[in-house]
Amino acid sequence: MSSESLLKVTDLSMRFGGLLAVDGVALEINPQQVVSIIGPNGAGKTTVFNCITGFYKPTAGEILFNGDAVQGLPGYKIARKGMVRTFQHVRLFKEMTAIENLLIAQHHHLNTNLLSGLFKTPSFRLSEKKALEQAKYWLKKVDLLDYANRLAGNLAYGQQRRLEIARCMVTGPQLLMLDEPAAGLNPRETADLNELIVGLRENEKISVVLIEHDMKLVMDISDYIYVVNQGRPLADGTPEDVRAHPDVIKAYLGES
Ligand SMILES: Nc1ncnc2c1ncn2[C@@H]1O[C@H](COP(=O)(O)OP(=O)(O)OP(=O)(O)O)[C@@H](O)[C@H]1O
Repeated sequence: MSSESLLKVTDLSMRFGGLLAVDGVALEINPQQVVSIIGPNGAGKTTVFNCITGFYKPTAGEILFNGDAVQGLPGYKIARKGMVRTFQHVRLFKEMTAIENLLIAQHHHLNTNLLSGLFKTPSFRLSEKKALEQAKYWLKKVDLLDYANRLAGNLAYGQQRRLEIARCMVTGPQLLMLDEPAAGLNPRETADLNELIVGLRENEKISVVLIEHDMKLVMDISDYIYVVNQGRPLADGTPEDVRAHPDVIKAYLGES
């Protein structure tokens, strides 16, 4: 086993009653890599995400994050270890402002001590100040600084999606997992997303795993791609390898 991998998933399976939704999936993500998981609708991609990020307890398999086994741990514990995610559907606090969403994410993540908050100790004030700086930094990165005080629910859809990424990033993750980040975005917004993800790898030096149906985006930004079909691994490789793989072409053209 490579000791350098950030995330290593082996023989992952997830059964729902009689349905084996994920069957023997393996993934390896290295530091500072953008990796995509692709496959037809219902292939099991989101289920793989849910297992890795602690939303489902996998039926079988090993998930090592920085060498620690995390399979079966609850999501909040996995998030505190530095693996955070977005969902297919926007999940923001819509009645809170953009900046409040980013501040509360840091409180949840740091599990700020209630007493130090009540007494506003110097260390509490310092962490509040840092949280605010961090929130502003990420609002700027996702081009939402001018919307800091706008209710999240009143932002345009593309802005809400960017705010979700910022909400993940304020917690300082090593691995960001994005479930269909380009869904519903227009071409301009998708181009911005492309730039944002590449910037996360180059400037923040984190790894990003995405489930995505937009093949142009996938082929543009991925260092490596895993293809799943009917819950099983179908192929993996560089964008060039995957694009030319006969089984991938078959699966996407719907041939049996
Ligand atoms: N909680 C659940 N209970 C029962 N079956 C489920 C559950 N979640 C997913 N499934 C089933 O598992 C299979 C894989 O679904 P999943 O959502 O992981 O696929 P996907 O590749 O993410 O699809 P899409 O690209 O359409 O989002 C599907 O047949 C789905 O109906």
